Amino acid sequence: MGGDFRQILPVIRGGSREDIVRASISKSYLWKHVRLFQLTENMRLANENTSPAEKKTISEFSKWILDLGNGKLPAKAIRGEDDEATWIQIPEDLLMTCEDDQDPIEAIADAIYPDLIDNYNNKKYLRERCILSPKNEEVDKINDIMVAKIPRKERVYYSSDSISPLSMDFANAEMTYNQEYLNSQKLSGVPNHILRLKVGLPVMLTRNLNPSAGLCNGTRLIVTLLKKRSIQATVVTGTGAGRKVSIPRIVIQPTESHLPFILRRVQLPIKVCFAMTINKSQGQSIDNVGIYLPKPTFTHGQLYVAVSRTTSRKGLKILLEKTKDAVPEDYTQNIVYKEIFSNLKPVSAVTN
Ligand SMILES: Nc1ncnc2c1ncn2[C@@H]1O[C@H](COP(=O)(O)OP(=O)(O)OP(=O)(O)O)[C@@H](O)[C@H]1O
Repeated sequence: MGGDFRQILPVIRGGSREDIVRASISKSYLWKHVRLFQLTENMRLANENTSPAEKKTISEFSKWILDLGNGKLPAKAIRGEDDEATWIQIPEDLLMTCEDDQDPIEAIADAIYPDLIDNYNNKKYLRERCILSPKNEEVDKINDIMVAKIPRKERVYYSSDSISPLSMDFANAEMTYNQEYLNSQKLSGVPNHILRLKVGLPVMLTRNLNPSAGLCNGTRLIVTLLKKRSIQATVVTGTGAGRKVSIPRIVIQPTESHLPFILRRVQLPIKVCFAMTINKSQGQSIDNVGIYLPKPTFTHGQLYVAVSRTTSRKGLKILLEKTKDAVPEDYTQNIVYKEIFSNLKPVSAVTN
């Protein structure tokens, strides 16, 4: 097993801090049988051809990221929040500013995707950058704005939605919920009813389609051809990088939802990924990361996951929006459930 308890813990719908911590593997009765080894070097930031000055910058940045993840950076408690001190100051060079008359989304889009019109055909350019934000709502907004900037013909893919016959009280549910209601559902892990695509867009798979061919949940691709019921794309991350693949529409059912029936959606298992949620970015390495925080992150490890996606300090830009008057402009919340670290004693240190 490999893992990092500074990262986002299991997601428990409506769960409290205790529920989330209790659901973690280190709280299992099996944990006492696990021998823990620790990796000591941040390989994502490592670079062979570095000068001593650059090495120093890397090691300081690496320490800042670890201290942030461990909840060890100096933090302030802000009145009105809980007793814990969770607000931290973001170093000036990592902060992005936005003029009063500028739309913050446009500002971060321009900073992370400079000269988009000259570069949207360039796979390397697209692979190397991404905007991260805590919630799907902002992520969808950013992606819509970015897609609109690409001067290519759009093709719209509508999902075909129905109620699974395996639903409890199926007959009743079929009578109660109409097609429009089914189409309007936005569920975690399920693509939306309407998917607007263009050739050249960066997209991410949201399902494990064929892991041995490198087509996993989270794999990023560039769309190369839009067919009536499927698309063709080139893989740009992971073990399948460079491959040309065909992505069909598949049946997707949410593993968990608030609905009183099981939704059955037939749609392409992809999402446009100029921007993605911080949770979805867990596991990705990205050279130019823009973190858009219209509100602070809200759960353990979210800020750490976001800042640790980057491969260099200069590739990280954070845009904060002022949420409360009591909060200085360069502060944001870093939530760390420190109790998660309580039983993590390594047997020895090894290098990666
Ligand atoms: N032994 C190694 N030598 C050199 N580079 C490595 C080594 N291991 C990993 N890397 C590089 O470090 C980066 C991060 O690796 P990887 O994604 O496997 O780490 P991870 O622990 O899964 O990260 P995270 O959990 O934070 O997403 C990648 O760019 C990878 O190529």
